[in-house]
Amino acid sequence: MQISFIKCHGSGNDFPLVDARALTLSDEEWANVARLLANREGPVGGDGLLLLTPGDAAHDFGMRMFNSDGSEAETCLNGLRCTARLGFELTGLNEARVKLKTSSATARRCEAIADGVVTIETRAGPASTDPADVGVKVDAPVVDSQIPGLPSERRFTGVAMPNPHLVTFVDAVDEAELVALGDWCEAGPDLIPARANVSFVVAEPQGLFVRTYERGVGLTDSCGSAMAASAFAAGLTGRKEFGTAVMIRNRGGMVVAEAQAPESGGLVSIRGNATFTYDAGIEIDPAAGRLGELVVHNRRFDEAKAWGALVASLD
Ligand SMILES: N[C@@H](CCC[C@H](N)C(=O)O)C(=O)O
Repeated sequence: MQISFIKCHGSGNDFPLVDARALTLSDEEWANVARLLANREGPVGGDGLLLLTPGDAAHDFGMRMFNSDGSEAETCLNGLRCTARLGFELTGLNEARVKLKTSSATARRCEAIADGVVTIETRAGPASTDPADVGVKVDAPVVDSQIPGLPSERRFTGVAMPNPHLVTFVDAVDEAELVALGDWCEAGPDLIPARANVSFVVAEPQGLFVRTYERGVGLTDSCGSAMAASAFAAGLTGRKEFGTAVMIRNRGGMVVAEAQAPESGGLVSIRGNATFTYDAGIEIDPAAGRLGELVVHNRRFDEAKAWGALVASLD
């Protein structure tokens, strides 16, 4: 079959994005499409696959997200900005209620974070520390505490956005340590059978720096739900104030996040880019695991340039 897609990124977290509202592939076929298109050795590459899906009585449209290993995630907040942008362009809406795998979120167009950078604000949650939601086999919420059985002596906060996150605050990010712990979680140990996204976070005077090992992906330049979970964890542990905008930097760029306290609803909003880099088509045989030649119809140089200027200004 021929698949048309937009290559996009939210804060450097990159994906092929498909308007799947009229496509009827099985879950297994979509998982194969994700593995093929997101393969970094292939012609497209990405951290996963995003699908714009139909809405229902309560939602304007929906989003599904498959990691590059083919597993489907509950949400993807960098991806949500890109998917919402496509939804807005195709429906004429400027704000929407979006159906996710197990929850809902809202999205709206908003003022640009920098010249020429298409910017979307999403609001998701409520963030939860309930171990049953986070998927960690412990008796009580993990908030700034060690997790018995985890091969790390660091203090973690477990947050579901609703996808599972383990967040720890560090003085400096040790990538080798992050990867070793992320790999351990990827094995689906008894402690965390559904695995987890793991983030090492540096609290800086002007905001947070977040480095994430994503479930189903590995080390990524940026993870939106990890930034949301980190903003929430920073509020819970008194490192940042709830209800205040916090700039979050990552390897791919930045977003602005604002987390509500649990007693105020526990929602987390993120304002950031939804950048489209090119529009393309490719012949794909999901069952045979075969990709044809990539045909790029349109490169969005202006958007790439605007984003590049923002990233350069962060140095
Ligand atoms: N990059 C995403 C999160 C993608 C899903 C995650 N790897 C999971 O399996 O939970 C984001 O921006 O939130």
